[in-house]
Amino acid sequence: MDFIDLQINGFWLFLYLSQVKTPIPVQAESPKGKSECYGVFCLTYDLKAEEETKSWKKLINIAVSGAAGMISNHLLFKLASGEVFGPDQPIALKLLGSERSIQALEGVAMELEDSLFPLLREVSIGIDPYEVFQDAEWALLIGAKPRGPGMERADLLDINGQIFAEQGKALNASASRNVKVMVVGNPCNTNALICMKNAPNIPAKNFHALTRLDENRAKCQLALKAGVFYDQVSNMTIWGNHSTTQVPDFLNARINGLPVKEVIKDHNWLEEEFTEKVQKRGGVLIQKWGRSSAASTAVSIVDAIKSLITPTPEGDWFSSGGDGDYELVKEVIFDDYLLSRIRKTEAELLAEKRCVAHLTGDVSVRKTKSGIAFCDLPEDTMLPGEM
Ligand SMILES: NC(=O)C1=CN([C@@H]2O[C@H](COP(=O)(O)OP(=O)(O)OC[C@H]3O[C@@H](n4cnc5c(N)ncnc54)[C@H](O)[C@@H]3O)[C@@H](O)[C@H]2O)C=CC1
Ligand SMILES: O=C([O-])CC(=O)C(=O)O
Repeated sequence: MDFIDLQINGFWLFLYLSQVKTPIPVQAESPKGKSECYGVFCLTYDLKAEEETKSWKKLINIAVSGAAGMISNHLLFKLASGEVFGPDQPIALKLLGSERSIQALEGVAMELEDSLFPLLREVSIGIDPYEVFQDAEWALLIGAKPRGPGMERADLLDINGQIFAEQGKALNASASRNVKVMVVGNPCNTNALICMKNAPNIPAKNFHALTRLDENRAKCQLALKAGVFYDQVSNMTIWGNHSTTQVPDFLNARINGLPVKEVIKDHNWLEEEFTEKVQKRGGVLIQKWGRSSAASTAVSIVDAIKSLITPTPEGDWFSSGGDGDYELVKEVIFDDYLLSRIRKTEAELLAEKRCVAHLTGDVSVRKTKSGIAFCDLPEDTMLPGEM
């Protein structure tokens, strides 16, 4: 896929769609044959039958969990429009919900039907990850339980950890061997670790935790302070946990190609205000909106996917929480401030890892009588949404 194409995607897509005729269904399969397909998506089409679709790529399967949630409500329509994978990439959406959200999931499928997206060829819905993840080439794992009142963070780690342990096993059993997994549900880093450990047959480098929203938030704050448009900010890294200990790296980031510290002379602002603003952005937004970031999270998932499927602009990089070997950037610099902050967030991640040892198969960690790992989380461990 050509990067330039994606840059002008919105415009090109509009022109392209205006030329596509409604394809002719060649075979209407009974819903029985495809037990989970939804409504109009139970019809199958011959993509090669239409002149306009002859140049299309092979259909790809995209599984999305938490598909009836707020983030998905933005993301699914971006995926189906062609904005993410391109205007010549037909897609099948495999939507995973929880038992409680199955009605809502049908509502989502109905809205997808009514949107008449030419590239959206199949939609199936279900609550069994083993079925929904069948042959998935992408798995966007968004569904998770929010932390309820009075719930300890250790409890959240365990409850959501179990979801991601099961989904890891399901991916291992059913998904494409090269499925790319993006974990969004919080605590996303540790959930990604659990998912990866439960899917030993899928390459570890294919698992990512979404830190792109933090990267975008950091770029925005630097642009605001420097008085430049945010496309002038590059080489932004988020080190560590997607939590209030995360480290937005202003030492290596650049503004107009120059080190941030040469452009923003107020270094105290960088170390204190900027860092805290990014760490707590999610929480401030929840206070204003009464719910957590959904649209901007969906946008950041799109950005993260595009970064994985298109060449990175020369000299730039992006950050993703994962065991990636995509080509790790080598020319990163560290100073005492950055190292001390990274050590703090690293300690938090290691503590979370110990807490979920019963879900990752780590036998070296002390367990309680009930078999749950002994949990010694640092006091200040908080999601960005928690203040
Ligand atoms: N990594 C990041 O940057 C961010 C992560 N998040 C996290 O994303 C997650 C989802 O957020 P929203 O869409 O706003 O939440 P939401 O509550 O609107 O939607 C979550 C959906 O997941 C479903 N669900 C729960 N357990 C499930 C399971 N086992 N399998 C499939 N579906 C399941 C629920 O029924 C619900 O429909 C939360 O954990 C949130 O903390 C939110 C913002 C940013
Ligand atoms: O805590 C949450 O659910 C929201 C979140 O991750 C964020 O806004 O970064």
